[in-house]
This record gives sequence, structure tokens and C-alpha cells, in this order.
Amino acid sequence: MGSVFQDLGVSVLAGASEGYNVCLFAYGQTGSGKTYTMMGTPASIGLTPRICQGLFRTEASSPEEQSSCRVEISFLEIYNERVRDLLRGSEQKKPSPLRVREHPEKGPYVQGLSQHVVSDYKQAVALLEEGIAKRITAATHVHDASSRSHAIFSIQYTQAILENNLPSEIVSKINLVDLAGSERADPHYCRDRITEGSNINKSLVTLGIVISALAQNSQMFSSCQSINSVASEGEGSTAGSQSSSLSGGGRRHCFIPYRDSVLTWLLKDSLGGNSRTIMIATVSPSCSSYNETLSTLRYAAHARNIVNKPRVNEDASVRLIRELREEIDRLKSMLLSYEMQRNPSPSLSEEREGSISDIVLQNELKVEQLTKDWSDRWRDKKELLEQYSVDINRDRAGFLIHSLLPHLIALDRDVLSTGVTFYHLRASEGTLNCSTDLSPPHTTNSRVEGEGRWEQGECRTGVHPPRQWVEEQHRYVECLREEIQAEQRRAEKDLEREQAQLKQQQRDIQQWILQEKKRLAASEAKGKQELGVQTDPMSLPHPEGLVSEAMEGGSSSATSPLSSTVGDRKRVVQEELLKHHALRRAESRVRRKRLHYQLERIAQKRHLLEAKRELQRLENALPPGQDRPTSPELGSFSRTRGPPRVLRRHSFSSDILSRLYPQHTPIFRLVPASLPSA
Ligand SMILES: Nc1ncnc2c1ncn2[C@@H]1O[C@H](COP(=O)(O)OP(=O)(O)OP(=O)(O)O)[C@@H](O)[C@H]1O
Repeated sequence: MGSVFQDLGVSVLAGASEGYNVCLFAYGQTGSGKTYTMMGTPASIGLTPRICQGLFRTEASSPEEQSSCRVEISFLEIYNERVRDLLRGSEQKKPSPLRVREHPEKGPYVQGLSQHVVSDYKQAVALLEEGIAKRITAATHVHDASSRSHAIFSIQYTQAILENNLPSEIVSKINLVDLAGSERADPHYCRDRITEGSNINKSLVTLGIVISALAQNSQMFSSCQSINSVASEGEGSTAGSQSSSLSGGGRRHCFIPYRDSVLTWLLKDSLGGNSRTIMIATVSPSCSSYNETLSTLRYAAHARNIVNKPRVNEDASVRLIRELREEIDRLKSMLLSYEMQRNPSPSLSEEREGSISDIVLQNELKVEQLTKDWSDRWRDKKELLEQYSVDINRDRAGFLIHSLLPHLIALDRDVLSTGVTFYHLRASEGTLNCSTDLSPPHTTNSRVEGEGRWEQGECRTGVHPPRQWVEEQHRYVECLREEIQAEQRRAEKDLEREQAQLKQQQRDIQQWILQEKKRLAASEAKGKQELGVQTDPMSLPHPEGLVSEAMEGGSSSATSPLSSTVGDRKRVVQEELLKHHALRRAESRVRRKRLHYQLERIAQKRHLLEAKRELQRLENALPPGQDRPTSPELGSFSRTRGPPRVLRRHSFSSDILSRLYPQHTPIFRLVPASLPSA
């Protein structure tokens, strides 16, 4: 197995570390060793765990301090043309199959598939083992633990480096596929096995068709290219212009039926797109398997002819930074060449130089900001993942976070984004802050001596909740309501204040621009007068948009030899850009704050609703004939508009309970009193 890893696994790791997508899949008849090769056994580790090991080893040996990697894992199986998440909690007996969808740019993906961030080899292997254990296997005539499904173990490997203040972020997706075995249908199988077998064969037949079609297209493309190159050598460049859909022999490119099976649809990019792909053909040495061996080798021979177009997957903002830097370098060398060979019209060259250096300045500012944003984003994400153990999409709930602090989570709606936002909630002392406790009171269990069982508003043993509880819950609901209103007023005031500050900032900028324009115009006019040049009032800078004007070179500087003002103008442009940037940041801070308040409010309302439901349940459970607690006492409480008070739970004064639950969380659900009396 070690030599298979040396031959194939190492190149998978090399491709991934360069930022290419890589796919490795094992194909062969049933019992020929696909699972053995891909997953291995405890005695002989397979390719998948070795590749995981290799990933973390590379990461550990990476010397740069500023380099950082993230590994996310998902594991699915395709059984009877349905996709099943192998890493999803097993609380559901029959989990519903997941849907395959296609993103216009990123290609096919499985909606709702769980993604697991892992930080070491052990965690990765634990997930692999968990998935393997859940995979569907059954005994067939040749193999007693035959895989009845296609399994895809995907690793998303993201690397980021900040070197000489130049960021780089590359992502590689590694698909490790263990296909179900190809086999002949056996009439002695039960119906389920026959259905399975026909589905396996259907997807493998589609895979074969896709591979053949891709191979044919690749061959056509290469022969077309060679014809074109010969033609263009002989007759000039027009001969090969109609080759996009017609091959040299006039044949059209084959249609690739990716969508005919879930397997080929999901592996679309791996088979014929942006991926380096390796196919392992497993064959049996037995002569009774002659036909299957021949068919497997034919498959492999076809697959060899496919030519994919892998490319390095680079983060979009990082690419922009790189392109801007290249542009800056190009412009700088242009400036240098101007300096060296001054052309005959000095004023014209000065004008061009001015506008080029302004573009350079602008680009440098953009690069600086983009680099800062990128570094902040990456650092935040890393810190988040270090602080929390996050299982995105796991256990149906969306995700699991192990954190003792109260928080809200916002998920980016873009399915392909990893954006997760956490909001910590404030816990204020001495007030009822319902947002700090999202668990509904009725879900907490406690035991009370001598009481019977009372659950979900039903009286099971004829014991009713004391009226006192109902009153307490009533007060609790009132307090929550007041707290929500107070919180909302606070939030509105805060947002108003922020908005006013923004407006003031905008006004300050406008005022500053006008002042600077006047100052620049005055200094230019003065310079002209000093040189005895007639000042044309029409050539003064226009009072709006210093930046755009400076980018065009400025009308006055075009006709003026006053090169001293050029430096001044540049400084002003730079300052204006910085001011505008600060304004944009302030605007986005306000937007985030607004969202934060909205989320907090939703959580508070939910809590209030639960408290009200609990109250309703308690009221319904009151013994017949007892009044609902619309007593003068409660009425006067709700009319009192003071600061919310912390309520004492006198019915549960046990020390342990007070330590276990927050003061304001009433506990009303009882279970049979089987505890020995205290
Ligand atoms: N190279 C090998 N050395 C030792 N044992 C092997 C080797 N290849 C396969 N085996 C053994 O053969 C049996 C069948 O192998 P495996 O489960 O990998 O087949 P498969 O191709 O995945 O079958 P299926 O398609 O039915 O799932 C297993 O018990 C496995 O341990």
C-alpha cells in the first residue's frame, strides 16, 4: 500500500498544495480491492487516511509563521441514485435524501451536506471511520461485505500566506471516490439486491459513457489543434477559426450526459473540468474474471485519453490584489521611462506623469485596504474556528457549537460561502435579560419533593400546579416584555446616534473638499501671477470631485507650468480617498449593528413567546374554579413601569437549583418524586 501511496497519493498532495482540485477514484469489479485501496484496513492503511496524514504533515512542516491552513471534510454515499450524508447525526431512522444542485460558476454540489472543520489527523480519521461504519454493505456471491454504494470523501483544503505584505489564498478540493463494484445480476438475489445492482450498474454505465465521450472530445480537440497549427503555418491564421463545435472531419463534439446519473453529475468537474484526476483500475487475478478485467481495462484506456483543464483556485480578492500590484508595477515602470526620456513637450509629459502617478497612488491605497480586509477576514475566521468547535450543518440543526457564552449565529445564505457570523449577547447584572438564556423554561427538568407528575399542561396524578407558580410566571412574562421594550428603545437611540454621526461625517468631508478646492485654486492663481501668466477664471478647479479631476490631470495644471502644486494636489487626493474610505467603514459598521439588534430582538421575542406558552399551560392546568391570575396584584404589577426586577423563585429555593439555573429562569416541569428525601 505504501508504494501505491508513493505513486499516486504523493501527487494528490502535491496538486492540492499548489491549489488544484484533485480527484482520485477506484474502479473495478466487485471484490477486486477498491475499498481496500481507498480506505484500507487497520493493518494496512488505505490511500484516504494516508492523504489526510500527508495534509497535516505538510501543514506542520510549513516554516512560515504567517501561513495558515484550513481543512474541511464531508463524506457522502450515493445509494440507489440517492445521496446520503455519512457524517450526519443518526437520530433520524430514515434520513431524507439530499438534493444535488448546480451552481452556475462552482458547478454541482449537494445541498445541506455537512462540512466538518478538522484540525488534526485524528479528527479526520475519526470522521472517515464514522462514515465507513454507516456505509451500506451487503453480502454478494463473490464478496461478503460488498459496498453497495458509491462513496465520496471530500476534503476542502484552504491555504493562506501573507508574504511581504502580499496575501495569497488558494483552495483545493480533493475528492476521494470508492465506487461500488460492477457485477453481473444474479437471479438468486432478493429484489432489494437486484434493484441495488441495477442502480449501481446504471451509474457505472453512465460513467463509462461520460468517460468515452470526454475521451472522444479530447481526441477531437487535439487533432483539431494539430490541423489548425499546420493550416496556420501554411495559409495564415484564418484557417482554423471554425473549430469550436466542428472537428477537423466535420464531426460535432459529443454531448456529455453528466446528469444521467447522480455519480457523474457530482463528479462533473472531476471528470471533465477543473481537476487533476487519477483513476485506479482494480482487477482480479482470477481467470474466471477475464471478461470483467477486460472491461475494466477498456474503461481505464478510455479514461487515459481525457484531457482536463485544471487551474489554481485563487481567492477573488487576492487575485484582485495581485492584478492591482501588477498594474502598479507596470505604471511605475512607465513613469520611470518618462523620467528617463523627457519628450519635447514638457507640459504634456508633466500632465501625463501627474495622471499616471495619481492612478498609482489610488491603486496603492486600494491594495493596502484590500490586503488589510483580507488579513482581518482570515484572522477572524481562524480565531473563530480555534475558539469554537464548529460542525457546519451537522445534526439537522444547522450546526453545533460548543460555547459556554450566549450567542446568536448568522449564516451566509450563499451555499458556497463559509461565512458564519457569531453574535455574543450581553448579560446584564441585576436585570432580566432574556436574550442571555435561549433555552425555554419548560425544557428544564427538576425534582420537587412530595409533588406528583405534572407535564405539558396535563395533570397526570390529580396534582395541580400551585397558583403561586402561575402568578410568578405571569410576572416573569411581564418583565420580559418590559425588558424587550427597553432594549428596543436603547437600540433605536443608539442607531439614531450612529446615523447622525454618519451624516456629520459626510458634511465634514464635503466642507473639507470645498475648502481644499478653494485653497488649491488660490495657490495656483498666485503661482500664475508670480510667473506673469494671465489667470483664466474658467480654468479653476471645478468644486466637485477632486479625485476625478486630479485623475484627469486638472485643467489648470494642463496649461500651467506650476509643478509645485502637483504634489499638493496629490496629497489632497490621498487624504480625500482616506476620508471616503473611513466613511464607508463607518456605514458598514452601522449596518452590522442594525443586523445585530434585529437578531437579538428575534431571540428575545422567541423567548417571550415560550414564556407565554408556559403561562398558558400553567393556567390551563389550574384546578377548576380557580381564577386566572388577572388579580389586582398582577394588574398593578403590569401597570408599574419601573426597571425590571429579579424575581425570587421561592417555590424552588434549593441551593443546588439556584446554582444550576439563572435566577430568572422559572422551572415548572416535574418528574415523579423518586428521590430520597433531603
Ligand atoms: N491487495 C490486497 N491485499 C490483501 N487483501 C486484499 C487486497 N485487495 C483486496 N483485498 C481483500 O479482498 C476483499 C475484497 O476487497 P474490497 O472490499 O476492497 O473489494 P471491493 O472492490 O471494494 O468490493 P465491492 O465493490 O464489492 O465493495 C477484502 O477482504 C480485502 O481485504
